[in-house]
Amino acid sequence: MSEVLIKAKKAKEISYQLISKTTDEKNKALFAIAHQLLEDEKDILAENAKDLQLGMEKGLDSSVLDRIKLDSQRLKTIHHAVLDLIELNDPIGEKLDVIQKENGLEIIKKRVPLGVIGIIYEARPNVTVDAASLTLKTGNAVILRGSSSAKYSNSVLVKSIQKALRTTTIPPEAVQLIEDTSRETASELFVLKEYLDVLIPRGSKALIDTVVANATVPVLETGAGNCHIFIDESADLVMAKNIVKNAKTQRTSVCNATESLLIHSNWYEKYGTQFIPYLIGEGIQLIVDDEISQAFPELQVATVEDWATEYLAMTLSVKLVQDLSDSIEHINKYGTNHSEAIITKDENNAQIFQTKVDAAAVYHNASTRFTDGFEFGYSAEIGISTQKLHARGPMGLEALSSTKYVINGSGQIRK
Ligand SMILES: NC(=O)C1=CN([C@@H]2O[C@H](COP(=O)(O)OP(=O)(O)OC[C@H]3O[C@@H](n4cnc5c(N)ncnc54)[C@H](OP(=O)(O)O)[C@@H]3O)[C@@H](O)[C@H]2O)C=CC1
Ligand SMILES: N[C@@H](CCC(=O)OP(=O)(O)O)C(=O)O
Repeated sequence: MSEVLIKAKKAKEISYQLISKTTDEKNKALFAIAHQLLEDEKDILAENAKDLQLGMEKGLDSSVLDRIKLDSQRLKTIHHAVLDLIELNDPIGEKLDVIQKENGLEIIKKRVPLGVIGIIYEARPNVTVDAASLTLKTGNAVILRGSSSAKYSNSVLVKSIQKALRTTTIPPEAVQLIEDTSRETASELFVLKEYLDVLIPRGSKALIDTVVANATVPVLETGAGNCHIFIDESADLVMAKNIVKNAKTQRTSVCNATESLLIHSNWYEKYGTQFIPYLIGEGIQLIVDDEISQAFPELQVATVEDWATEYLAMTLSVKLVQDLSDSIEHINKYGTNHSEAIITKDENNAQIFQTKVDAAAVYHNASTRFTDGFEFGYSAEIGISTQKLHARGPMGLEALSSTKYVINGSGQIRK
């Protein structure tokens, strides 16, 4: 039997035990995990250094290495994220509806765990702990299949988590890692319908497309982020500078970073000659449309492909649009339904933009970088859903639950 099958079977078995764990038991487990991670800091950082070394040897990009990197401070942030989860309400068992029928039947709609969750995710060790702690708090068992580029970090983190769980009433196999990081193990998860209740692919468009095309397990899609900012005619110059700088440069490798800028042509006429040099001065490589290129011939000219590209780097495509509806049309054509923003003083335009743009998060006068579980108050996220069913946007505790009807009678029969 393969590693994936053995672990998936075990997870299914454990998931039936987790259903009835109390909030107190789950919170004690989270507390134990948070402290064990700090106790194991030396081992964790040593294993993380191996991933970084291998990453450097493989020539991984500096933004990818930065994603993989752990240090004392980052480990403390992870520790605090786990502790924060303790403070959040446990959604499991929550009564969402109570219907009292005339015949005396009481119909209760309750939140329940999903069961076994599989997650295939990028080279980011904090996701290992986020996914483990969110699924644990919601009474789910989890099968983690992280990136080969973070295998040593993920392995030591899961060992630490399981060590902590051994001191609690939660079985350590509630959190299991697939140690074999070959593509075959990911593909094996796609079709384990018998044991997995949900599969969450977290990564590039190529990964999501492969999973959607091949999975028989129900999929909760996350997705790439070709995020836009539209600077409307009435936008404040200082605000536009601050938001675009933050959304593009604060962390370039993340899915909620802005990749494409649309500027109202009237605003550009007024501010273009100072705004474009400002962005260049911030170290951003601009790829611009024909009109901007006439004024700034030193800049690279955009092709249609650029409008659809998620650079994940200090690169930004820039295009002039005639009006609000032009911007909405462009975003709905080239965007990835992740995070989109408008900068405007016109409330009516903001409302039209927020209604018509088809994305998980649509901002007015704020940076796209806020699409994040912690920023939304969920403590962490298991991914950012760009689909519409079950969950959309940063997926926190509620997104990891389903519902069930519990019906109490006293001998009623249907007439
Ligand atoms: N919406 C969201 O919540 C998030 C979206 N993203 C998006 O992810 C992308 C960046 O992450 P990146 O690491 O490049 O993502 P990848 O899709 O390359 O990798 C993600 C994971 O999937 C595995 N994988 C990739 N392709 C396949 C395949 N064909 N079959 C099986 N497994 C596969 C990888 O394994 P291995 O690495 O070992 O090859 C890794 O574990 C960006 O587009 C970003 O926007 C990232 C995080 C969150
Ligand atoms: N939660 C993140 C965004 C999602 C994410 O994990 O993105 P990525 O760095 O592409 O793996 C953040 O803004 O901090």
